[in-house]
Parts: sequence; C-alpha cells; structure tokens
Amino acid sequence: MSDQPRKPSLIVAIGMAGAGKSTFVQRINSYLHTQNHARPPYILNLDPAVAHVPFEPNIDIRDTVDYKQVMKQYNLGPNGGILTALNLFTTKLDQVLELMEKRAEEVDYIILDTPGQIEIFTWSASGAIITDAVASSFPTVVAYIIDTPRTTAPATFMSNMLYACSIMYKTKLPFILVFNKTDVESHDFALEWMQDFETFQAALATHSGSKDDEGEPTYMNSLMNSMSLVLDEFYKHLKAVGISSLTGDGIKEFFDAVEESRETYEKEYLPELARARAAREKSLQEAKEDSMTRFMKDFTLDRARNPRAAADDGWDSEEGVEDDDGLDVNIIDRGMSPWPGQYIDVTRMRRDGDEVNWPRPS
Ligand SMILES: Nc1nc2c(ncn2[C@@H]2O[C@H](COP(=O)(O)OP(=O)(O)OP(=O)(O)O)[C@@H](O)[C@H]2O)c(=O)[nH]1
Repeated sequence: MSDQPRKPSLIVAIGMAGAGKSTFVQRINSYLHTQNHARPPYILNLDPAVAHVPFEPNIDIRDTVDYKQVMKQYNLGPNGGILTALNLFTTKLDQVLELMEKRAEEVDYIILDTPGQIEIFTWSASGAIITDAVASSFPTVVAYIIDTPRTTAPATFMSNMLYACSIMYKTKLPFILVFNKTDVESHDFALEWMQDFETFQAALATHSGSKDDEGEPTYMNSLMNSMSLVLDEFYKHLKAVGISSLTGDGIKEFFDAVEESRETYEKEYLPELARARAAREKSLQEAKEDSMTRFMKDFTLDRARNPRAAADDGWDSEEGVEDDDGLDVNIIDRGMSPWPGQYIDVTRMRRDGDEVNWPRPS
C-alpha cells in the first residue's frame, strides 16, 4: 500500500440537453452533504451559458468568461460563443488544476458539470484537453446521463448508445450509463436490451415504422438490427445504473459504480496513459534525431559542393558542427509586442475595473 493520501474520484457529468445533468450534480452534492462519513464534493461548472445552477460551484466558468461578451466581441452565435468561452477557460487550466490539487486532500469527489450542448464538450479540442488533463491527475469516470423516459423508442435508444459509445472510445475512460428520471420510467427495458440483443431486435420489429409499405423491414430497421450486434461488445465494457435525481433513488448504486470504476481506472487507464506518454516521447525523440541527421547530411553535402561559402561565413569545415549541447539557437519570442491576428485574452478585458472573483469562494 502506498503512503500517499487517497486522491478524490473525479466524475465528469455528460449528457444531452435536458437529460438532467445539473439536477443530477445537485443530487449527488446533497447526498454527500447528508451522509455521515462523506465530505462535500468540489464542484466545477463548465457551462458558460447556464442561467442558474441548483448548486454553488467551487469553480464556475462564468466567473472567468462572460460568454455573451464573447459572442459580441467575436460576432458569434450562441454555440460559437459557448465554444470560444470554453477555449478561453482552457487557457487557464493550469490554475484550475492547481486549485483542485490544493483541495484534493479535503474532498473525496470532484464533479464537473459540462455544457448543455453535449458536442461542444465531447467533440471540441478544449473538452478533450480538459478531460485528458483531469484524468491524468485524478481517478476519473464519465457519467453519461440519459433521459430514460425519452429513450424508450428503440431508434432513440440506439442513437443514444452510439453517442455514448463514441465518447467512451474517444476518452477511453471508465464509463457509467446513468439512466436518469426513473421516477417517471423504469430503466428495466434498457437493461434488458443491453443484456440480450434479441429482445432489442424484437422490440425494433414491433415498433411502428419498422416496415415499409410492402411489409419489408426499412433500411433503418436493418441498420439498427446490425448495430445491435456491434453494440453488444460495447455494453460489456460499461456499467449501467438507474437513478432519479428528483427522489434520490439509486444514488448509492451510482457511488458503488464509481468505486468500481476507480479500480478500472487504476488497472487499465493509468497503464495505458503511461504507455501512450512513453510512446509519444519516443516518437518525438526519433523525429528530432531524424531531422538532425538529415540536417547534418544536407549541410555537409552543401559545404562539400561549395567550399567557398564556408570560408565566406567563417565556418571551418575542419572543425565540424558542434554537438547538440553546443548549438547556440536563439528562439524568437514574439510575445512582447502585438502582431496581426494576435490572440486577445477577453477574460482580462472583461475584468478591467471589475472585482476579480477567481476562484469562487467555497
Ligand atoms: N421527473 C424527473 N425530472 C428530472 C429529473 N432530473 C432532472 N429532471 C428535470 O429535467 C429537466 C432538465 O434538468 P436539468 O438538470 O436542467 O438538465 P441538464 O441536462 O442540466 O440541462 P441543460 O442545462 O440543458 O444541460 C428539469 O426540468 C428537471 O427538473 C428526475 O430524476 N426526474
């Protein structure tokens, strides 16, 4: 056993707009506040456009970036505004991580509530940077929130699962399917479909719109039939829990799933992360060596063909070229003066004369 204090588990709450992410975050927040041995979580709100969140986040993107101001400044629509706000926030990620690290010993859970427009987080560079950064510091799990009552149609269910599948393979993180709103609709049908693809196919066959005018299965029907076989493999890699963020039903099972996912993170994600890092460093080193070898070859060839040039620029071919350590390369730093197209930090512009509220008081 290591002497290091146990790191908090980090939960990234992702889901389609209206699936109940914020209500879910508030539910787990209140659950942790009321449990005898639990400590309140550390919460980050990453949705710049949300008007109201039912909890008090410790770090709130809205304190750093005013997304309406960003829309005006860059002449963007709402989605562009949210994405740019997230990009700007990501430039401060080192500060965010530092704050989380500082609080790590005081909390057992860190929770990230993500923007309502799911693709802005899951398919943007910033979303990937944030997810990778937190996941390399804390045992992380993705909680994919599903609006259960709106997923009872086989086609909608399949679309939702395909989306979940794409996020899981993109992040490679432990994944929990959270079937929310079970007070309205039980998630039993979903579990059945996931455990036995034949029951899904049977539901598909009886669902309206599965046959065309001539009584033949529609193209969509055949496609989904085949997809259900593919997804069978995907279902084996994830956990599913049913909860009601409204009543609190199933929250304990959710935390059990988080605990199990922590083991998956340590056994599978961390070694994979270390392997990926080592591979990246190796390929960078190889690319560096390769480019150096080619440079030296071209350089020597050039000097052999044109020895006068060497004399003109004072280079003594007898001495050769100094090794890596001896190279005196001046990197030009353009950071001191503005240039066309320079990135402007609107977060600073917004704060001119304002009270800086970073981080939010806990
Ligand atoms: N019946 C029921 N309603 C719920 C539950 N969870 C959330 N809701 C309702 O679903 C609606 C959407 O919930 P939010 O928490 O705002 O959903 P969200 O995913 O954060 O939505 P965005 O802000 O668009 O991202 C609200 O009206 C909630 O009251 C639940 O477990 N049961």
